[in-house]
Amino acid sequence: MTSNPLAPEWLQAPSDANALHDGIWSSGAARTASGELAFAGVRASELAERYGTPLYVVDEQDARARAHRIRTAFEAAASDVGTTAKVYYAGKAFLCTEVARWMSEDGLHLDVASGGELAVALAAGVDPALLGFHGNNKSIAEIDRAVQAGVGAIVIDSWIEIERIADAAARHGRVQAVRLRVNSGVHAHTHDYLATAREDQKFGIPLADVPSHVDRIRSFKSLRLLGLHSHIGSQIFNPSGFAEAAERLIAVHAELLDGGEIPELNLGGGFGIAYTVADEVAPIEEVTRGIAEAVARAAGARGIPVPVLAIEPGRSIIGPAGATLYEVGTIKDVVVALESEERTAPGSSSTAIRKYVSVDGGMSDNARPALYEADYSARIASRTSDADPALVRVAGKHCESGDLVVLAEYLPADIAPGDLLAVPATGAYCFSLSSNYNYLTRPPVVAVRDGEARVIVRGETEDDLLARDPGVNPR
Ligand SMILES: Cc1ncc(COP(=O)(O)O)c(C=O)c1O
Ligand SMILES: N[C@@H](CCCC[NH3+])C(=O)O
Repeated sequence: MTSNPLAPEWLQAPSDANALHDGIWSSGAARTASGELAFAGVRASELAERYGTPLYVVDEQDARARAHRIRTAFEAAASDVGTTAKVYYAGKAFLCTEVARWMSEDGLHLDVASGGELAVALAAGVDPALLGFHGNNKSIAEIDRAVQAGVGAIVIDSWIEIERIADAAARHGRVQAVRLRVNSGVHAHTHDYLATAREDQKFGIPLADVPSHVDRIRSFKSLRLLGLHSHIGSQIFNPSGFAEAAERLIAVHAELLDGGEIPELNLGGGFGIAYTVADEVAPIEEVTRGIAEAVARAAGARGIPVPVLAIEPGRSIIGPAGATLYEVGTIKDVVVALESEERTAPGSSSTAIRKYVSVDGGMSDNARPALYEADYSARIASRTSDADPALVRVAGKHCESGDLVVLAEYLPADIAPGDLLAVPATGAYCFSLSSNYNYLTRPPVVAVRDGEARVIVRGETEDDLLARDPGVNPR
């Protein structure tokens, strides 16, 4: 079987288009004896029958194990450089009370980025002292709620916010611990929209302006500076950016120590995961060790103590634990004219076929391909097949030509309407970026564990959508 010239370079026609590649699927995903895909022992067909499709499936043990692994790895790395560590789970990746509890039970802190995420964390019973509160435009009401709840750290992202938080803390008779988000200027190797430390973007305070902001923070009795914060971006594979950010932040941190203590340094999240065979992920132990050692080196060079270290991973904990199940609806072979450089050999065909496989969800349950041209992979979940692999593009059902779920994948050529299709690594930034575009209802999220499935976020119904329309529901 030769590769289709429309396939991206990294995607070769596989010898077995049913195989589950290591590292892309959750640890509990496996084919049953009959060839069907099962998640933590729950068959795809059973999940689809009970809950419908599309369906988000989260492997609980996998998510818990990743949280545990990152926390223990970072703690060990910190201990080896003579300090301690805090790991915040970044709730923006995917949050509900159940997931908040999984993280808390393993001893992780939790990072929230809006009043809504804060409400979920508090409803889950997470100790407010373990919460970090982010956002470049927190409302005064959100700040007030966070301070009143006793949130452990608020991350300041602008000059204006300093006084707002100080006032809220004074009103509630508290001393609020704060971090200052710094734009380190480190250009992370990732999609432009996922890089958060380039100069021309909205997050953080430029390095040169950090001293004036810290002076201002220190001028308020109701604020306590916990430390500097940096988050260079998301889905990053090259760890050198974290080390560079650590070096730049420690340089400022060291200067600021003259004016008072700064106990911590938070280097954010952003660790990349594998969505396709092209993504090579370094073991998290290596990445966290690299971060701790970079901080220790920079601190050592300046003769200052290594601060308490914090990180905020989201995707690397929950992303690989999730998958989305869809049902295939329609299929279309589209003849595509090839550019001359796409032709494989002189005299070869000037066209190629791309099979469009449309499923019953799309950009409303996974906006990432439309937002970032993010690559995903897929497998037929309801069966295996011996048919030759064919290049497919998995499309959604929305009124947008950019509504794509998987840009390119080889699947058995006999893929047919009614097949269940599973897309792995959808645990992060899929549910949390979901929408009701075209008035599709948001799918439920089910957690699977030890052969059992249970709903951890209810799916929406059309009644939920209509309930918001005063023409239908005047109240
Ligand atoms: C401030 C901050 N911390 C943590 C994260 C989590 O990033 P990731 O899910 O890539 O680990 C993000 C998202 O990019 C973020 O903006
Ligand atoms: N939403 C982005 C990452 C999060 C950015 C948050 N700072 C993604 O899906 O990859």
